[in-house]
Amino acid sequence: MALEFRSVTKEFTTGTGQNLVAVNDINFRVNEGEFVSVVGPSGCGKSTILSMTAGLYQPTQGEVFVSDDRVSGPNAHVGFMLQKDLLLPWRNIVSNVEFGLEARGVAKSERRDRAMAELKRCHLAGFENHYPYQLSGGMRQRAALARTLAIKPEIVLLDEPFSALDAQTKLLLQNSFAGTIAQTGKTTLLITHDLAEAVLMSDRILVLSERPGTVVAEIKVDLPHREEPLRRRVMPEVSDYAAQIFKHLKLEEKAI
Ligand SMILES: Nc1ncnc2c1ncn2[C@@H]1O[C@H](COP(=O)(O)OP(=O)(O)OP(=O)(O)O)[C@@H](O)[C@H]1O
Repeated sequence: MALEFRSVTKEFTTGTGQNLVAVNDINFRVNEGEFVSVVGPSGCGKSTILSMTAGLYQPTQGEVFVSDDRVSGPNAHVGFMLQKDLLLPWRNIVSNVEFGLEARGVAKSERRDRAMAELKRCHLAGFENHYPYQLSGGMRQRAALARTLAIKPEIVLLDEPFSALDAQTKLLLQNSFAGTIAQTGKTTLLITHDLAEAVLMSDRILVLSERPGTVVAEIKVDLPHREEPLRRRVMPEVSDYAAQIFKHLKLEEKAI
């Protein structure tokens, strides 16, 4: 077992001093090497779930376990990647990838070797001396993935990494990320608003309710080629899975 949420509730105190329950009684497990997506309405607590996995927030009730250890603060098990790449503009790509390793005190020569290996895996060999502004949006996200993988996390957390990209770049990048993640065998949790993306990339999908978010459905995606979403994309079952999620989100009821 790589990740487990046991009866997790998270309450925030808002600016006006009121309590806001972001997620309520969340229970799920993610197995080692599994790719799980989390979908749900805006504000239902998806990012809060990632933040609690990374140890940035503590649950108000319940417990989070990563690799059988209870999460009590930021830890080295988890690598986090956001919608915005957050590459440092004054550093070239290879030293951006090395950044997390510097913070962990990895020796200089090993840092460089690990960064170069991850850049190669993310199809960025030859771009190590470029600066972020010289790369396309998709390439920057691949560099950010390389940086996340360089710290050798046991779990990779992806918070809408494709949502700011145009449709074609998105498809290509989903394919590239899926291939890289399959190659590394990393356990992955992806947050997305894109139902098709969840079906194309995942082994399993957790559907959350409106806030306070709780798991209303777990859908196992029984399709081959998780490592190559472009191949899954043409399978007729994809739209059936998307329709199933759509139903759990009760989107028809909200349509006006
Ligand atoms: N640090 C915080 N303090 C107070 N409230 C917060 C804090 N972080 C999140 N919230 C609130 O908790 C709820 C869940 O937020 P969260 O960002 O996890 O949702 P989300 O599902 O990721 O949203 P979206 O899909 O819009 O990105 C929201 O109502 C948000 O305003």
